[in-house]
Amino acid sequence: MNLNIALLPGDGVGPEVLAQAVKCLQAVEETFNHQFIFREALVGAAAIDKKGRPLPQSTLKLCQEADAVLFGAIGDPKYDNDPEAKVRPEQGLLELRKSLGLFANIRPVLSHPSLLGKSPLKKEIVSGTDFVIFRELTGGIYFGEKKLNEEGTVASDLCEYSETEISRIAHLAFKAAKSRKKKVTLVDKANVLESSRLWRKVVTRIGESYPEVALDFLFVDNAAMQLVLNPTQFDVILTENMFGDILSDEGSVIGGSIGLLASASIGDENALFEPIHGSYPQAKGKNVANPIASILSAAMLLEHFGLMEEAMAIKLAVDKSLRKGIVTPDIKSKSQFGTQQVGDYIAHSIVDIEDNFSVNDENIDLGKSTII
Ligand SMILES: NC(=O)c1ccc[n+]([C@@H]2O[C@H](COP(=O)([O-])OP(=O)(O)OC[C@H]3O[C@@H](n4cnc5c(N)ncnc54)[C@H](O)[C@@H]3O)[C@@H](O)[C@H]2O)c1
Ligand SMILES: CC(C)[C@H](C(=O)O)[C@@H](O)C(=O)O
Ligand SMILES: [Mg+2]
Repeated sequence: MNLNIALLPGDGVGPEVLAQAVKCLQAVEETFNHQFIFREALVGAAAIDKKGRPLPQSTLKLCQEADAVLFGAIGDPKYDNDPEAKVRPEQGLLELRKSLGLFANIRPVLSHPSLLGKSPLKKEIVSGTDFVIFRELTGGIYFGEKKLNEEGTVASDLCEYSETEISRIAHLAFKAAKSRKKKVTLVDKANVLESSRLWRKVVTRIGESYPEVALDFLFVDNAAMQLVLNPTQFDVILTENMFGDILSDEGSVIGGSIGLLASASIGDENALFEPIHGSYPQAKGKNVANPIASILSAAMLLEHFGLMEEAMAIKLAVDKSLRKGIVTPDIKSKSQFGTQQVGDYIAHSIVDIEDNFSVNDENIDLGKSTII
């Protein structure tokens, strides 16, 4: 298959982790005889520094013309620590999501068998966790009207949702549940928020056309607790933009590190793949950031194009690195392996495909499908 992939390394550890994902895609290209063309562009603080804007027009154009986008991370402390900043790296990512129509952000959460002891949660609690968060990505409080009065003393952000915005992601969530454990949990705050009551109404109605899928509801405060008390109860969590952002970082604790969690952002015409973590500025240039979230995002990219065997080769190679302890310090504190060494090991394991498939003979659970 020929694929044009736009690469947006961004800031902090973004370029380092993205480089490992590219290595893995190149290993897939070589092993399975595909042709991937990579083109790179600026985004975030790096783009503000060079072009004065977090999403230059040339970057957006490259993404619109590509088959898919692979995103690193954005964000820089110089903006985080300046509430008066007129322009912010994060605007680049938000504008990109909106412009590409990426309304569904799919974030799988898995407790890997060889990492059970890594979570601060008890093994008995996290063992067998395999759920996926369907986070609405282009609506809600992130995109509602923002106001600050002239004195700078009162501010507001509007949380607005339309039926259309809710129903298009709800359909994706129900379809995913059909090929998984057949359960959708809508997380909202319908006891307080009008927008959440609309979510409940629309999702309940849509649920009726998926009779094989059970639908239940949780208030977000309770969901935050249930996630760490009893994560195996979940299959597909469907939720709005901000709740999904918060719950997915919380969910990463189950797996052992946020450096493991990948995501796919899907729209009707475009798709972008990115780790859920940020630019982790403290680690920039230190070769310590975990590249696995970025590498697994590349696997999700391949799945998106139906390259299931290729995606499986990446997942098996990741699995092998975890089992053999070829991991970054977030997984094993005294590890002598860095971002690049882990990336090299995984990429080499992909090429060494026979070896990978023998690992699979041991019946490792690599998670249920997130493909819709
Ligand atoms: N999608 C994105 O690009 C994205 C996501 C979240 C935050 N951000 C931005 O990133 C900057 C830093 O934000 P933050 O510190 O709140 O979140 P962060 O995700 O960058 O880091 C939080 C903590 O998670 C851990 N971590 C993150 N990535 C890791 C990795 N690859 N390997 C190992 N450990 C990792 C580290 O302990 C780190 O201190 C901010 O500017 C923020 O706006 C961007
Ligand atoms: C950087 C920020 C805009 C972004 C979000 O809140 O969506 C990030 O936290 C994420 O999870 O992708
Ligand atoms: Mg986030």
